[in-house]
Amino acid sequence: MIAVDRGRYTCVLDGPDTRVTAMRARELGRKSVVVGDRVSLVGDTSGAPGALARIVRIAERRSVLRRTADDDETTAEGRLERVVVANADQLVIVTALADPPPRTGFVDRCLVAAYDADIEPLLCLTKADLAEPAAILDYYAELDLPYVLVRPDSDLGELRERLAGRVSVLVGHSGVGKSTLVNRLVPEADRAVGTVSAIGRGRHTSTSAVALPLPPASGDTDPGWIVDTPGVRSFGLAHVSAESLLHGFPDLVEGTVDCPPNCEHTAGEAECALDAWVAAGNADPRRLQSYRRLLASRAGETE
Ligand SMILES: Nc1nc2c(ncn2[C@@H]2O[C@H](COP(=O)(O)OP(=O)(O)OP(=O)(O)O)[C@@H](O)[C@H]2O)c(=O)[nH]1
Ligand SMILES: [Zn+2]
Repeated sequence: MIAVDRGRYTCVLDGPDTRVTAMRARELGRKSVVVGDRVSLVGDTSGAPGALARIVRIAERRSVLRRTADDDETTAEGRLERVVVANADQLVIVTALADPPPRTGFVDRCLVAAYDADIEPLLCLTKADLAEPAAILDYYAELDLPYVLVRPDSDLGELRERLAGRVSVLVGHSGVGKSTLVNRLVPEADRAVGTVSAIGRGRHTSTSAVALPLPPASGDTDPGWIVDTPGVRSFGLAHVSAESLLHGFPDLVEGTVDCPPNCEHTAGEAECALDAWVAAGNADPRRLQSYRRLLASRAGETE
């Protein structure tokens, strides 16, 4: 399933590129169908105009990228855990090097979400014509975080290579150049660039994810798919346990071996070993700060 709009699901058949519109069959019960799901269809699967098939089964998911929708923390609804994309292989974190400047807090959140979903992260640094990547690369120096640089005139060969044969989810803040990048990768996608106003956003624009097939590459390598996520402006992590949160910070893991049992690693833990570990120069203090900020935001405190 590659897109959903008001209860109508667009599915692509295996083999020939046929697009079929479908609705949920009653037997699915309350199970939700999300972009990336592999589904079984019955009924009219011809793809002809007006034809409507039914989704009767969702295959077991290989990976599940989740977020807690924390756009409204005051209601139970707002803290609902939602599946963003099923069966993704890679999370492409799109960050501009300038205009707007990189927000490592956002990247750190994305990394936690990626490790939690067990999918690989890729840092995609846009606007490399405006600033150097040294500072942000230094911040992630301890992580084996793959990255690509993108500028308006750069050839996207390296990025396409990293996207080939897999399903990659693109996330990024407004203005980082994600739509520009999607349009360059998939010219026929025609995603709106820099036109969405702050007010119009959310209410009138589609906020659900959509999967786009990358254009055929030379040879018969599978070029892969990208999933654009216009509605994902943050990754609420309330559903991630404190232990899993640490997986987003592999550079800090070793520092916790000397912690007392059940240490929560928060700033309030007098005996947390992370402070000494960082003070001894084993990790970047900003990484510990970021980790603790995420711990605190999970606990419901504001960032
Ligand atoms: N200098 C420079 N500008 C860029 C680059 N990529 C995108 N831009 C500009 O940055 C602005 C924002 O680009 P968008 O593609 O709309 O950014 P977005 O991340 O999709 O943001 P929303 O549309 O708000 O979701 C536009 O004016 C682009 O022309 C780049 O590599 N270098
Ligand atoms: Zn600790």
